[in-house]
Amino acid sequence: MSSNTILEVKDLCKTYIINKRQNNVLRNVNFKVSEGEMVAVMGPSGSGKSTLLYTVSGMDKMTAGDVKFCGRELSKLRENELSKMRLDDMGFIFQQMYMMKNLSILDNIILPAVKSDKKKESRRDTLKRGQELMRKLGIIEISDNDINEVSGGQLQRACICRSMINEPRMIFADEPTGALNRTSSDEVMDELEKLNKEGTSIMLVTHDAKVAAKCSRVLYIVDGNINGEYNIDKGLSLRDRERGLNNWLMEMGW
Ligand SMILES: Nc1ncnc2c1ncn2[C@@H]1O[C@H](COP(=O)(O)OP(=O)(O)OP(=O)(O)O)[C@@H](O)[C@H]1O
Repeated sequence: MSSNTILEVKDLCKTYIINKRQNNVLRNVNFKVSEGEMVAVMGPSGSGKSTLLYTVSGMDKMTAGDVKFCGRELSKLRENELSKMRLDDMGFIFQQMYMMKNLSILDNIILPAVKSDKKKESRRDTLKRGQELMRKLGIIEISDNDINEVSGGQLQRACICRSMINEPRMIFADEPTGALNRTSSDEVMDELEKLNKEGTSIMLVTHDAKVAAKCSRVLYIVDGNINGEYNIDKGLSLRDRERGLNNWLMEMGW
């Protein structure tokens, strides 16, 4: 494994069995993500994008294959080691936002830090870091709100703050802009791009070519296999990146 590979996936398979019927959702998936990359996963509905994200991030068990994150093979980790890795080194932005209803937005954001012993700090310092992140994402005014007292875009930005609180090496995001209008979507992507520029690796699932055009590479998955990948030339204008990506997606049968 080269020194700058953060995620290495080899022959990954995931099979669900429902009513004794096998559904081979991921079939021998192979790819690598280098440290500092921002990779989009695209493909038709039901092709296995979310399953891929869940499996490589250790949220869901693989059926076969190897997944190495930061040089450690997930299948060899004990449950508590895997939980610690997820808490300390990975950030998650998932569609079902898993925010706690009885906590304020700020308390939700700092929850992963409260659970982790990565940073030895006082609750006051944790709160301060949470507030700094909220300020950075432009949502400090909703610190004390309940999760049902904010807009979709604000909630999504709160999720980004929460995914960042333990300063993870990589963020996994499932349709981070899926429920947002174009303006909020652009704002959320701006924030993810900023985090990526600061060094956080990102892997996100999206149906939106405008979102994917802001990444460095796109993996295209069909029927549980990666059918192709497209490197995005960051030297081009966003418009030209989108145009190039759309042409490629059409070739892939998008
Ligand atoms: N927990 C589960 N149990 C059983 N089958 C599942 C489970 N999760 C996903 N599947 C099946 O796996 C297949 C791939 O689903 P997945 O959600 O990964 O696709 P997707 O590409 O993310 O789709 P979409 O773009 O519609 O979100 C589908 O056939 C789905 O029914």
